[in-house]
Amino acid sequence: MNRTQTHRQHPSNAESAHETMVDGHVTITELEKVYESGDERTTAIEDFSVTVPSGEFLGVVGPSGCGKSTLLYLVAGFLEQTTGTIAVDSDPIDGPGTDRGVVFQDYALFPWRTVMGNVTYGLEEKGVGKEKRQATAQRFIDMMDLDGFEDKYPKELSGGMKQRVALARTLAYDPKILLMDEPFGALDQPLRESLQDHLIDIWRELEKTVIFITHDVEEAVYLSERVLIMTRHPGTKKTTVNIELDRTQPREELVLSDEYTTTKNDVWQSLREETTPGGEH
Ligand SMILES: Nc1ncnc2c1ncn2[C@@H]1O[C@H](COP(=O)(O)OP(=O)(O)OP(=O)(O)O)[C@@H](O)[C@H]1O
Repeated sequence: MNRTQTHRQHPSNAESAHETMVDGHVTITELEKVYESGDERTTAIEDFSVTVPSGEFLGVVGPSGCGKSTLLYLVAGFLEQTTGTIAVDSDPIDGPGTDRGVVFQDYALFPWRTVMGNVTYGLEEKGVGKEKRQATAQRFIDMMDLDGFEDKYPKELSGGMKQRVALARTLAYDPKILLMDEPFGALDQPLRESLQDHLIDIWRELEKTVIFITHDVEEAVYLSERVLIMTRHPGTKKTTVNIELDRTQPREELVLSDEYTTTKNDVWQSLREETTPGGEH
């Protein structure tokens, strides 16, 4: 990994780049999800619409229980919506697919498989031959600084390493869209920052569309080109904030810049209105 490449082009350039890309465009229209169990009905998401252009890094924040994970699982195809549509490149989704890759907070690795075995898993499912599988997996193992650990089992790895294996496993089968549910939530701050920078490098290099759920406003502002703020339960889109930071600066300078502080405060303020009793809704 080249730590000097952790800063992206300016968002205005990035946006025009998105317009020229075709793959990985997500359109969510009037989405509603009602959980039903016996006589109980819980509306988790209502009247939710957003378009995520190809290659965009969209952060999603919202109060606890507002439906962030539900939203991600709907886009992943793990859950079925009650009404509304979710389309990838204009095709409505119909269950999970290899065009979308999900990374969870708890890694979700197969404990009985080695690092190599975990990373080749999706390629096996796709029917890729052994030689190609190994070569592709090795590329992502190297990209994640995991070379030398190919034969280790998950229980032999640290939390940060497990999360890097999970990312390598997802990237190896080349989804257009990365769906990330608090992927760094269980890690300590230095590791979290290191993986954030790593993720930015990968996003730049592989040009994926990313939908990244987090509780952490600073993480959302640091990583994203745009942050979507959800209302309190039942969740809908409250607003989106474009993040326009000078990404050529190193992290230490960027996080002290006026633009970063102001943007972070704007997102905080909007979120606080959703978490404060009697706040605007
Ligand atoms: N399987 C389920 N059955 C019934 N209700 C559910 C189910 N899963 C989630 N909910 C409800 O849907 C709402 C949204 O939950 P969800 O987990 O998506 O929120 P979240 O924003 O991800 O929460 P958190 O930030 O605390 O993780 C909550 O009211 C929750 O209780």
